[in-house]
Amino acid sequence: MAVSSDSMLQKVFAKSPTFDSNKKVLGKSVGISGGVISCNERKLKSEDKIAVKASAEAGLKGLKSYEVNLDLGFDVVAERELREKGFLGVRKTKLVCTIGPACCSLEDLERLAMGGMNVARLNMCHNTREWHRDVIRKVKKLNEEKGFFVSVMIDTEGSLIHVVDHGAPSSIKAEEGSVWVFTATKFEGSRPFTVQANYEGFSEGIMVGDELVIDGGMAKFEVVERMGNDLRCKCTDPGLFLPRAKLSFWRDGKLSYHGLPTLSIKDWADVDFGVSEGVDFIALSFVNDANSVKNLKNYLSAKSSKSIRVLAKIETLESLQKLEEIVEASDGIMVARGDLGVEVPLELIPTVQEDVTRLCRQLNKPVIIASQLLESMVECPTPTRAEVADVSEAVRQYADALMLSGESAIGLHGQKALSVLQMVSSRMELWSHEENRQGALHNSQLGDTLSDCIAEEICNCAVQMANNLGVDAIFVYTKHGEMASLLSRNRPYPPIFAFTSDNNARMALNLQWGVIPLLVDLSDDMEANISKTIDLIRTKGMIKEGDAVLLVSDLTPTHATSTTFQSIQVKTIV
Ligand SMILES: Nc1ncnc2c1ncn2[C@@H]1O[C@H](COP(=O)(O)OP(=O)(O)OP(=O)(O)O)[C@@H](O)[C@H]1O
Ligand SMILES: CC(=O)C(=O)O
Repeated sequence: MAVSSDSMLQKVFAKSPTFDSNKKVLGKSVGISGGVISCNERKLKSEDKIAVKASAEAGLKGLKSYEVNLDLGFDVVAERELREKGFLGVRKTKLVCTIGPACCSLEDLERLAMGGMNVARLNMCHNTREWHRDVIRKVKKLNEEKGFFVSVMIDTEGSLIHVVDHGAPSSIKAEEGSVWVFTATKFEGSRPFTVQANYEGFSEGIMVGDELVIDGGMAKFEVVERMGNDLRCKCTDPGLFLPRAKLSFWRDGKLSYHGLPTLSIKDWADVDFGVSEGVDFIALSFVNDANSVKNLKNYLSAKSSKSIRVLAKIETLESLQKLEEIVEASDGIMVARGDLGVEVPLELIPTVQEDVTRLCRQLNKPVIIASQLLESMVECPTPTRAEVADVSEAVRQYADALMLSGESAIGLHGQKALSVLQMVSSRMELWSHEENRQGALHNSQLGDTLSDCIAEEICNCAVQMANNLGVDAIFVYTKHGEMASLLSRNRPYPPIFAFTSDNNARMALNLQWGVIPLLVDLSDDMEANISKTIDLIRTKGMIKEGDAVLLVSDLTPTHATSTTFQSIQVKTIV
């Protein structure tokens, strides 16, 4: 498959069969023109009102005009995409890039931002805090000076047993039958057939006959002798030792646990570093229960005035056993397929991914699918067909975000890999729309209180209404992002413009499917908010006469009761 530009993408779209006449919007067929999905007729009539308070107003004529600051938090990339592809063609799936030596210059980061990177991920396993600080500051500089809107995530190293030295500067082959010593004793330089592990207690409880697995199966050894805390092991399945390869021990088909804490002393120091640098997300590695997530969240709320979102990484068997409580406690989830594959048989990974993704949508938490999406592109300029199928599957499952790892961090073709993710996700989203798959999504009731349930039902109805009416966009006015998130949970056809005065909410919404977050100074006066934001979008040339917009809000004016503004409105622009 060739990696193609946006214009190529348009050609691919243009070749797509137009929608069949079963797919109607307001009784009119929907078609594709020039890569953009469009409605043949979009005038809403007052009789199209739906049960909830819906007002298909004559337009915005007569409303006061407000001074609009055009620089108010409109991401230049979302803006460009909207102009090129129109409302319904805009990509909904968010993209995360791991930043490493191959893409850490200001120019590289700018190219990734231009290419659609929504979140920059920094893996604290690698490199120094100074290096990470420099990258974070460059991302923020680009946001401020060039109008990008890229959130920053740090990913903790987590407590795990890994190789510190294996006798070679890079990878080394373990031959069948070769005997190696595994030790935690620190020594200078390298010793042949000796592997130095990072954790002193790595051999605790390990017995002769146990199996030692490298990186989830890259190579396997049998423990043949204990020598104090060191282990002598014979290679039973030859393979490669990569730098920092992970070690796991198995007995009778079960993994041996070492009871390591989720956050090590170094991780806590990295968390403090993240707080001081004002990161938006912390991805927590090797989460095994909800308590580790809650502890970190409590720590962050005491330590930081900014609300930093905690994403739990699902990468252990234990985390799968306690999945629901972990998802509930977290602000989002990463399906870390790399390490998950160390503990879970590989053939289970696809179904585990789908289950986790579905549960996250049910519980209204964003989910990132990570690792090896386009692994071959670390070296090759084009992906394999299987990789494209894997990416498509994650988009078909409605994951909120896709993540590049080595492809961007150390790969030769990071930007091309990002454009493949862009292209494949846009194509798959279009297919889902053509197949009318959103209609098949069912969400269970989430809210505990009546007011939560009302907000949820309003969002469910609003999305159904937006899809049925074929409106061009959904506008949501939101304090902390909750209502935007509830709308996103329903995976609507039109994009969700989420207007908020809270910059933290805006940065967090960057990870949510289909949401274009915007920072706007909102007031108590809803009509003023509506007028101001429509003016903003119209001045940017993104909305025009005849376009229809559906509006919902979770803002509560001080003089109103909490339900006063729980309504759905539809406006046509005149
Ligand atoms: N900041 C960095 N500095 C140097 N190399 C990096 C950096 N970040 C990533 N890399 C390289 O890119 C590769 C992929 O990175 P990534 O963090 O996605 O995977 P990983 O090291 O396997 O860890 P994890 O399992 O937490 O994802 C790493 O193996 C490492 O070689
Ligand atoms: C991303 C990550 O940590 C993993 O896949 O293991």
